[in-house]
Amino acid sequence: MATLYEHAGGDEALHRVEASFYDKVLADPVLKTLFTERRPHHVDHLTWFTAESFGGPGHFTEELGFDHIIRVHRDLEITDEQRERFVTLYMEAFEEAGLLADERFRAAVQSHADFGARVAQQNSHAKTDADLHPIREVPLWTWE
Ligand code: HEM
Repeated sequence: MATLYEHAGGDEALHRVEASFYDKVLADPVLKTLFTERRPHHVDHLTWFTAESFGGPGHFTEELGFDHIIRVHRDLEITDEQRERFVTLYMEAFEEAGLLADERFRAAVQSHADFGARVAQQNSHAKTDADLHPIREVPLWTWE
């Protein structure tokens, strides 16, 4: 069976989805206090993360290391409303790219985003390292 990465259409398709997702995030009133400016590497790094988690190449771990994703979310103090909006926009971007027709793929993307957003939220409130979510490597996601 194809990996989620292959099913999505590889780097090119994921990069397109993440670029449209980031446009939505930057324009969103609930998220604008967190995403205050367009960061040049956001889309590439988010694409690397998603590709790796979906069974594609390991660029995120190789080039940045998992600590990067912990660091970028620390102290953001993400609210439930912001976490939920992030997931809604993430699903919208995949939907608009025509990638959610397959129910099992939809379920996998949804659980990937729900899980990742909860980890980011927990880490965003961590006062000490002991408060961080215990995950320390890019999780390999697969078909539900
Ligand atoms: C599946 C869940 C998530 C993933 C995979 C993810 C991934 C990333 C990555 C890779 C970066 C760094 C980009 C860079 O190096 O330039 C980043 C930054 C950031 N993330 Fe997340 N994130 C997730 C969830 C969230 C959530 C739920 C929020 C808030 C609602 C959030 C807010 C931010 C902010 C504010 C930044 C820094 C600003 C920016 O790069 O534009 N993230 N995230």
